[in-house]
Amino acid sequence: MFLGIDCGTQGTKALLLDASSGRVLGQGAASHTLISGPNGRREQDTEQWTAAFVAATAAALNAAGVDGSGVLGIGVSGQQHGLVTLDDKGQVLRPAKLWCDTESAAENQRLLDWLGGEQGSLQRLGVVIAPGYTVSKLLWMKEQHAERFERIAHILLPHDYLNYWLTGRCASEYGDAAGTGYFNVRSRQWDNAILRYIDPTGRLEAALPELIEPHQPVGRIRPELAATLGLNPHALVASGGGDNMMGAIGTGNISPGAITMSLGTSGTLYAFANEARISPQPSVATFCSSSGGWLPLICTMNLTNANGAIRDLLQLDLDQFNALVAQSPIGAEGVTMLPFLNGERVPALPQATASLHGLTADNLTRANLCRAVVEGVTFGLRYGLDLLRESGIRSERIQLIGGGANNPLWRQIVADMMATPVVCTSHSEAAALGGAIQAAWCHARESDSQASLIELCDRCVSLDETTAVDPAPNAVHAYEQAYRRYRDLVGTTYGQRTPPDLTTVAP
Ligand SMILES: Nc1ncnc2c1ncn2[C@@H]1O[C@H](COP(=O)(O)OP(=O)(O)O)[C@@H](O)[C@H]1O
Ligand SMILES: O=C(CO)[C@@H](O)[C@H](O)COP(=O)(O)O
Repeated sequence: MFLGIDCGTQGTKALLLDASSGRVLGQGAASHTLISGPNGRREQDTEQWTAAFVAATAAALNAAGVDGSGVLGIGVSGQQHGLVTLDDKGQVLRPAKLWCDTESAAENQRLLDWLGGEQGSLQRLGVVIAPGYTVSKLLWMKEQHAERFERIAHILLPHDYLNYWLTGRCASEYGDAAGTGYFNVRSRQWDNAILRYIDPTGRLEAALPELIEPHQPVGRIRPELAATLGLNPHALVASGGGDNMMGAIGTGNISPGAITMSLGTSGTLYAFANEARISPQPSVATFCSSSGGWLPLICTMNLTNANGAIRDLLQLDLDQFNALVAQSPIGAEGVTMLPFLNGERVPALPQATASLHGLTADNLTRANLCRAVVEGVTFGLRYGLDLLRESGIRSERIQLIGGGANNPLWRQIVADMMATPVVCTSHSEAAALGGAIQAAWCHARESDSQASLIELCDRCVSLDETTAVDPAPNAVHAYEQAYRRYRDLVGTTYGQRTPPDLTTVAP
């Protein structure tokens, strides 16, 4: 039995997997809250993650009706890019600054200028550093919290921090490291020069965790924590990874050909690659996968959070919101929302604010507002899909995961808007499942078993064909019109380069 944990933005999910049958035995969840502040600040207390880890694990064990003594391994997936800093006693120095924090956008621009702009960043690191990546948070912390910055002894990502909490060891693997902005995705090594630019003393590079392979364990669970969690004190802790890398494993996206789309707090789209073929598109991040390859990815910063903002404004629960979306026709009777409440990464508009367009006395209805936000956030993913397709990535079907994948109407919207068939995997909590599968892989290698990651994915991941939807030609056409409106508005409102019109390119 293996435990997969996914520490997402809105909550932690836990899943127990019987890796010999591929059966999920039980799941649990516990929520997190955000610390929001001026200028795009989005932070979280790390205690929330550990408390949610404990609660979600207890709920999963309870749902499975088992005790945890049979858990042989744990794999932790975490929201990418967040900065966790520890002092030399292992104490957290300040709240974690998250992937969706745009407060350090100006610092990111300064670092990008130092790298020689987008081209310089691509050449040096293999990715264009974006607001939200870890590196600019370090420069921000140096300037805003100098005293705490001086005390940094360890720099960790969210899942690295949870692995440290579990084992006492600081380590990182390539997939999550690829999103830091101080890592070279081609050579899979830390890039110390950019850290020296931030702090010439060399303290930052000394604070980096050791890099390990995705199949290597970080260690074993600390005995006192095993007792608290009710888990086997000999359980291995696998390398874990960023939530998208773990989502790739949990959807079996470990060889070229598939595209996974996640409808979580963020929207992401990614496809496995055997080689580091760096896309010339600055918004396509050629991250490493946590299965030995690479994972070209696009990420939008506004997705279910933007839906949630409109829901809260209109005081609706999720079912009422979804019912109103269904009442409004495609195109929301001309209402378009550019939903950039958090600024945005794709399209690259870190400082943008959200806006509503096309309102008239006739179309200003609750239903149209609900439809407009869902369409607006999904258009961002369409924009990203065009960028991935332009980079040569093709897929005949999109595998949909994340909380939003539970919604049949949204599944149809995705299929129609992307003009591509959509299917969910059997477990929408694919990142937690990926963590459990990776733990089984790690355990198999440690115990000299021959089980490969491919075999494990074949056994544990399946498509839920009852969720499969094909694009409907009339709807595809109607969304195409609405998408053109969105693209034009992005261009006119923000002066943004829009991606080439790829409507004639086959999926
Ligand atoms: N049926 C549904 N329709 C629309 N949104 C949904 C549905 N079920 C869950 N969600 C949304 O999914 C989000 C949580 O997704 P999740 O992938 O767990 O996010 P994260 O990993 O970022 O914490 C919540 O905002 C929730 O409202
Ligand atoms: O920044 C990215 C990807 O680059 C995000 O995808 C985060 O990894 C957060 O994920 P969720 O909380 O939405 O799962």
